[in-house]
Amino acid sequence: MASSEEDGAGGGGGSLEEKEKGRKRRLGALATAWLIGYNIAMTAGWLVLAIAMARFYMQKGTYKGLYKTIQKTLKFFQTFAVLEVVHCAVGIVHTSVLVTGVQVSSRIFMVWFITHSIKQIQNEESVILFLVVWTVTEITRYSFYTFSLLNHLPYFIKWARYNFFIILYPAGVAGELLTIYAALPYVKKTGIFSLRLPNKYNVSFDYYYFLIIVMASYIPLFPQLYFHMLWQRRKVLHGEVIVEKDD
Ligand SMILES: CCCCCCCCCCCCC/C=C/C(=O)SCCNC(=O)CCNC(=O)[C@H](O)C(C)(C)COP(=O)(O)OP(=O)(O)OC[C@H]1O[C@@H](n2cnc3c(N)ncnc32)[C@H](O)[C@@H]1OP(=O)(O)O
Repeated sequence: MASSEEDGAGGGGGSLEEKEKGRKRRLGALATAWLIGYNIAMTAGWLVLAIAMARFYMQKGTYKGLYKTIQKTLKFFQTFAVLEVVHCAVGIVHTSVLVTGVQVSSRIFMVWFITHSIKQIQNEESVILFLVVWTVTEITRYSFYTFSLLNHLPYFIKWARYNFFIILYPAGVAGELLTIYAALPYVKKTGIFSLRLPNKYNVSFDYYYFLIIVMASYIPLFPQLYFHMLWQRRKVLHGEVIVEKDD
């Protein structure tokens, strides 16, 4: 998270070192303000999504048609999460670009290249599964960041952030994998996003096999994300490995 570099010497001295410290402090305050705004917006977005899903289900008594109703909000807020990779890359959030990149890109891929593009699968139970899981996860995660930045973090949010994922992560992955699996026959039938030979570029691409590779890539990648979160959990909830923190 962005720090405010509060250890600077006071006074209005004009040495280069002091000016640099002042610059860093201003940047820290600006980054913190941006992150608070970003996290509040994301918490609100996912809360809107949760309310829309609950209302739909209570009014219609079915999940069929739910995706169509909430898709715009989902696409907007999940795509906006690309900024998380930018936050890591520019260093205002001290976390791995790679871990965040894998997490965000797999979500964007699910939203745009699977659920949005292959309409026939939008009413699958697995879509509802990952939608519910993502929504609970993100409300907890973004409210955790917001309250942390405001230095008023209720313990139950901290607890939820570092415990819910134990069940939600595998459940979300199951929802995603089952959704891709359900898409396979349609991808094969329609040839969507595939490039067949002959063509003027002399290149062929088969989206069907690409999806199989994506599904297989969960096997090495998911355990790494899961263990990363278990590691974070030990650090935050049990105070372990704090000495390894950078700075
Ligand atoms: C082209 C196709 C590609 C396809 C690729 C396919 C392969 C995919 C395989 C894997 C698939 C995964 C699918 C995912 C499914 C789901 O999401 S299911 C739902 C359940 N999900 C979760 O529970 C997600 C949990 N995972 C995470 O939260 C991520 O790993 C994370 C988003 C990358 C977060 O990790 P990390 O940032 O390291 O953890 P934190 O402890 O929360 O934060 C560390 C520090 O960073 C600060 N920070 C981070 N973000 C912010 C922010 N927005 N604002 C402010 N601060 C932030 C945080 O406060 C910590 O700071 P310190 O306290 O100073 O340490």
